[in-house]
Amino acid sequence: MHIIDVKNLSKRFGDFTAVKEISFSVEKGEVFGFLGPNGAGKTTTINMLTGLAQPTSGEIMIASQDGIKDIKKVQQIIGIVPDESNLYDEMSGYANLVFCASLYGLEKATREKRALELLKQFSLDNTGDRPFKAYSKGMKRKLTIAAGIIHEPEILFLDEPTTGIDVESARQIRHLIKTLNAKGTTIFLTTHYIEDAERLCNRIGFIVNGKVIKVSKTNDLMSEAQQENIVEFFIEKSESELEAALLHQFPQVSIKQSSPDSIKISSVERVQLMPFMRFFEAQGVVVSEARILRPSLEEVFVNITGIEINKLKKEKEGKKK
Ligand SMILES: Nc1ncnc2c1ncn2[C@@H]1O[C@H](COP(=O)(O)OP(=O)(O)OP(=O)(O)O)[C@@H](O)[C@H]1O
Repeated sequence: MHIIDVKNLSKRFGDFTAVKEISFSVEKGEVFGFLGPNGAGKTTTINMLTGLAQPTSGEIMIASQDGIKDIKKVQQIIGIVPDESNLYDEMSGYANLVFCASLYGLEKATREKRALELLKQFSLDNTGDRPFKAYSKGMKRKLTIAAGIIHEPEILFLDEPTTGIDVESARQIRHLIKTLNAKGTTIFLTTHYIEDAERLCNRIGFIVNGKVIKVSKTNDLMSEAQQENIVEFFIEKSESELEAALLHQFPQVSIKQSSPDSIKISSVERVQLMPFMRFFEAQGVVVSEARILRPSLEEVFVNITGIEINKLKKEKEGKKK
């Protein structure tokens, strides 16, 4: 069942069209990732879906309600976590949460109970009385997520949830996203970290230059990336005679890469390890490790967008500083 349906959605800023007639849907209960390079239109799309920006044209349906005309009703069932926090610097973590809860009309006792629960869940219970401005980047991001779910939304929108924070906070946030999703919250997140998309998302939409160019299940993308089967054997010493003998015995494989102590082979068919182990044994070569290499979603991303992911990360991290 679709919980979000977007049809021909566009956003123009003056002469510039940031989002161009995009269409996609999000299934109830899934984690949907929106991936794309800088300036692709991810934030603009999230802003339109959450009522922070008015679409120029197109349709949005959220939980069977009109996401443009009835956005106020829709906002009661969605949570928003922007990439730059929208919380108050001078207020404490606890006071920020209680304040957000009041915006959603929660009763005083419920607000206070919920704020304390969330501080505990996000491991911020010892720092709840500190002003927000005294929080580290990771703590700020966690509190911003806590504020986004204070009213237990059906759908949570997260814009770059793990960008620019320390490794441990990013790990905790990924865990929180998984826990929330396991309890039934539909998650829509933007990221430029391919690892996050791979670990968290059931489906991924790719947006480039304001256009959604592909939407696929993460598993299907992974099998697409698996155009070849690669196995790496770590051996005592790789020599050209050994490689020639290997190619002679296994004409279906090619040598992808070799170094003094390893050989990486590639095959379009599935590779069985045992015949190779027997081959090396017969050659008197000890194999210390054999590793089947996983395909990388990064390769798919690069193929689809034509953009090197490392370049993206550098640009993004530079921008955040
Ligand atoms: N208020 C605005 N006025 C004019 N142009 C805008 C405005 N907001 C966004 N844009 C432009 O729209 C395009 C899409 O921006 P958007 O912030 O949605 O991209 P993004 O995919 O979220 O990028 P990033 O990963 O860098 O955050 C960019 O070219 C941006 O400069």
